[in-house]
Amino acid sequence: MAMCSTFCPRLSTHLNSKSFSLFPLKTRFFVSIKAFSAPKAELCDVTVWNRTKSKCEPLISLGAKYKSSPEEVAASCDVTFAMLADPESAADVACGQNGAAKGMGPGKGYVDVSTVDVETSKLICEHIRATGAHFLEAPVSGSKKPAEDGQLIFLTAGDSVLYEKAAPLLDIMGKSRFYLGEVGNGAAMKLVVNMVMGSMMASFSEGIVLSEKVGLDPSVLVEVISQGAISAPMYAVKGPSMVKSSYPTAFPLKHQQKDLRLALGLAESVSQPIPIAAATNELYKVAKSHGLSDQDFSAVIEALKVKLQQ
Ligand SMILES: NC(=O)C1=CN([C@@H]2O[C@H](COP(=O)(O)OP(=O)(O)OC[C@H]3O[C@@H](n4cnc5c(N)ncnc54)[C@H](OP(=O)(O)O)[C@@H]3O)[C@@H](O)[C@H]2O)C=CC1
Ligand SMILES: O=CCCC(=O)O
Repeated sequence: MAMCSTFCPRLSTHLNSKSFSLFPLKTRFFVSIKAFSAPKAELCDVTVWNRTKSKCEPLISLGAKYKSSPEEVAASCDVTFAMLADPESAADVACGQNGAAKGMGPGKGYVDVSTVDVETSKLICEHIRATGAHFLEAPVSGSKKPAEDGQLIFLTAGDSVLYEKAAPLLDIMGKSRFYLGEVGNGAAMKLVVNMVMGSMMASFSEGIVLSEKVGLDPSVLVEVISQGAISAPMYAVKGPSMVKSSYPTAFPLKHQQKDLRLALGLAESVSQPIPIAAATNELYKVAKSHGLSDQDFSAVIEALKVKLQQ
């Protein structure tokens, strides 16, 4: 989804007091009811667009405006946030026909929070800057719940002017923000983080499956891990449902595999071996081939349960 927002200057104090909240994740933007029911919330001016318009309806019913193309939203907004599935869609929405770049110009800013590779981010940056506008890449760590709670971690890089301008908005959606310098550094940081995350999840999955195979209670394994040095919020949150073979989608498996693929490309670009990530990527590919793309990435455990052909 691409999300575009215009904020009139007098809104800034209300933004700072967090009377406005907006979360661009999971194919929809969550503009909290608190935001629109809060005093002076009418000062907010938010415009949205999504390829599948029906997903904008909840926001439109809360008062957001709708435009029928990325170009139109960018033309009518000061700052445009975009969150798209992958490099192809991020580039298309920014640079394609009726793309956001067509509506950009001096004084405007484009903040892309999609997880993409360095090259794609640089390409989008080039198109946006060519219009005289500013560009910031700002991929996020944190999934559906942190997004809803305004607890995302922004990994930004690009035009510092836009970083400063967007900071009050990032602070509403997130709990922290890093400014990493040149465009590409945010994308690279995000891919490294998600490479580690994907491998951790794969290893955790192996542990659950193996414990069960040798007659242990995997729920006890989850509890043991939660108390030790390798405890992680991700294991504590996902473990209990994984044991029950339930994978409610927060972060789609297809995107985890996409991020591993992009991390492998990043490593290739500097001749860095990442054998664990490479093996992990294969496991996610197997999971995808079993129709698990749209389930949560913790469903990768199912790839370990697949019986080999005799
Ligand atoms: N979910 C998560 O927990 C997190 C996701 N991310 C990253 O954020 C991005 C979005 O993730 P998420 O919301 O989960 O992904 P989804 O797959 O749920 O949503 C993808 C969005 O991209 C749009 N889209 C896909 N292809 C195109 C296209 N060709 N043209 C226009 N729009 C397109 C979809 O539109 P439509 O509705 O029409 O299909 C949808 O709005 C990804 O890069 C992901 O890696 C980062 C951190 C956490
Ligand atoms: O890219 C998705 C990240 C999910 C998370 O950080 O929990």
